[in-house]
Order: sequence, then C-alpha cells, then structure tokens
Amino acid sequence: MDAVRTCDLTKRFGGKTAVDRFGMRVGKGDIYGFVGRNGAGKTTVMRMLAGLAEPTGGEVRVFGASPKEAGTARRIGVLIEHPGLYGSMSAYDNLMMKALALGLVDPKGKSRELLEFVGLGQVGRMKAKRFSLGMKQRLGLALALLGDPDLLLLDEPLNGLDPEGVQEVRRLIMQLNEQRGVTVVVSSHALEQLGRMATRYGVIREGRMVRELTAADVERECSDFLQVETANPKRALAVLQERFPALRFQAMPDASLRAFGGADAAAVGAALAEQGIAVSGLYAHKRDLEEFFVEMMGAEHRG
Ligand SMILES: Nc1ncnc2c1ncn2[C@@H]1O[C@H](COP(=O)(O)OP(=O)(O)OP(=O)(O)O)[C@@H](O)[C@H]1O
Repeated sequence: MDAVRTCDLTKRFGGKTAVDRFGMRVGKGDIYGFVGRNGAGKTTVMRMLAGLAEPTGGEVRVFGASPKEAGTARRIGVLIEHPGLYGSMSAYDNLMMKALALGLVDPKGKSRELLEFVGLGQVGRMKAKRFSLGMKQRLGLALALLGDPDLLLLDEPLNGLDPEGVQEVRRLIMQLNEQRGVTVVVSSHALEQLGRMATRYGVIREGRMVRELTAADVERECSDFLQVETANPKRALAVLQERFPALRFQAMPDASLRAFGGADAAAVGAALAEQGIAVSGLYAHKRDLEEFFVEMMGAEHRG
C-alpha cells in the first residue's frame, strides 16, 4: 500500500483551477521531493494531503484511507506555511500545549525529547517570538513530530534558513526517514538540497503533475556522458566500440573520447586495461540537477 495516492485531484478557487486532475504516488519510506515554480500548486496539494483543504474533485488516499479519518489524521505530521506558533509562549510550552491536546502519555518527556532532537534543547524556555526564522522552522518540525507521525508533510522547510540551518534540517529529515521509517513529502526550491535526500520526485506545473521519477531516473537522465582520456584514443575507440556496441562514442579534438548512452565507468576502465591501454582520466559528466528540473517546471508563469 502506498503512503499517499491521489487520483484526479482538483482544486478550484472561484474560476481558477489551482490543482488540475493531479495524480501523485508516494511509496512508504520515500523522501518525496515535490518541486514546481511559485504558484504551481504545491501548497494547495499538500493542504489537501493533510486533510486541511477539501478537494473540489478527485481523491486523496493516505495509507489507503481518507486523511480526514481520525485514525489516519493521527499518522500525519504537518509543517505547512507558518508553523502556527504562539509567540508569547516558550518553545517548550508550545510543544506541551499540543502534546496535551493530542493526549500523549508523557507530554513533558516527549516535548523535551523533541526539543533536543531539533537542536532547541538549550532554548526551550525562550519565547517563540524571539526565535529566528530557522529556529521557528525547527520548532515547527518538532510540533509536526509530536504525534509520532508515519507521514510528514513539509512545505518549504528549508526556506529562510542559513546554509548551516539547511544542512541541519536536511539531516533531521534523513534521520527521521532512516531511523524511524517516516515517509516524507518535502517541497523546496533548494533543488541541490533535495537532490541529496530525495528517493523520488514529483514535478508540478500549473496544477498538473508533469512527471514523477525516482532518484535513479534522475541520476540516469542527468548523466550526460563518460569522458575517457588515454594516450591512444584511436585504439581505445576501436576497443570500446567493439566491446560496447550499445554505446555511442565521440572522439573530441583534445584527443579525449566521450561515451554516451549510460556507460559504466568501471566496465570501460576494465575493458581498456585488459587491452593494455593506459587510462589517464575517466569521469562522468553530469547535467546540472537544477537545469534538469527547471526545464520540466516550465517558464515562470506571469499573469
Ligand atoms: N485560498 C486561495 N484562494 C484563491 N486562490 C488561491 C488560494 N490558495 C492558493 N491560490 C492560488 O492557487 C495557485 C497555487 O497556489 P499554491 O500556493 O498552491 O502554489 P505553490 O506551488 O505552493 O507556490 P509557492 O511556492 O509560492 O508556495 C496560485 O495561483 C494561488 O494564487
């Protein structure tokens, strides 16, 4: 069973269709990178996944049920837009209040544990309004984690963080995923950062799903060619063409060779070594991740 599945999900605001027959599939245990331009519809989709907004049409299933069912709602942790903090209360009290509302068995222990987990252990008594944006995001994450969710929905959790904060939050997300098996849907414009954690991606454009792809798909599609440098490019080319008929080769003016079509560096290196051809350079040229996604997201929508 998938963690999330939507079918023909649609949301209209007046005459505007913000989400249009949107189909999404998030497997259990995925870190799902959800990407799209500003206004493409990410927040609106996330709100419907969380059961916070009612679809105009279509369906959302979270662990096979409606996110509005009490049993399912409990399994979803949400950090969407502003974390909904009480500024005049301390971080600890913000957590305690929600912990009590959720009826947790050990609200104090859980609140303390989560403050530590998100790196706010030392400032738990500080009023939330005195927090920096990064600290607020981390407190928001702690609040989302209170009910020990199986699914975390994080809308732009890296926004407004300094580079260190970005790394820290990414590390927390990965830790939750690896150690507690939490499935995560995370939207972000920080594609490079997403690329370091996502196992699967969904690209939304003007309310529609453009494409879903796995990290392996991205890896494959972003690897352009393998660059091979030898002292004897002519012979190397002959050897490689014979050995790897499915690949396409190009001899470059600088005497290097390029292998297109998913060349395996280790296999290419070994084939040349077997023939006694010394290899001085062998590296994969990657297409920029950002460029790859930006192309799918389409031009900035102005209007
Ligand atoms: N409550 C609302 N009433 C009217 N229109 C809305 C409402 N919420 C969202 N929209 C519109 O729906 C579209 C999608 O917005 P949404 O916030 O989901 O995009 P997004 O991809 O999350 O963008 P961002 O990255 O800027 O947060 C936008 O055109 C937005 O103006």
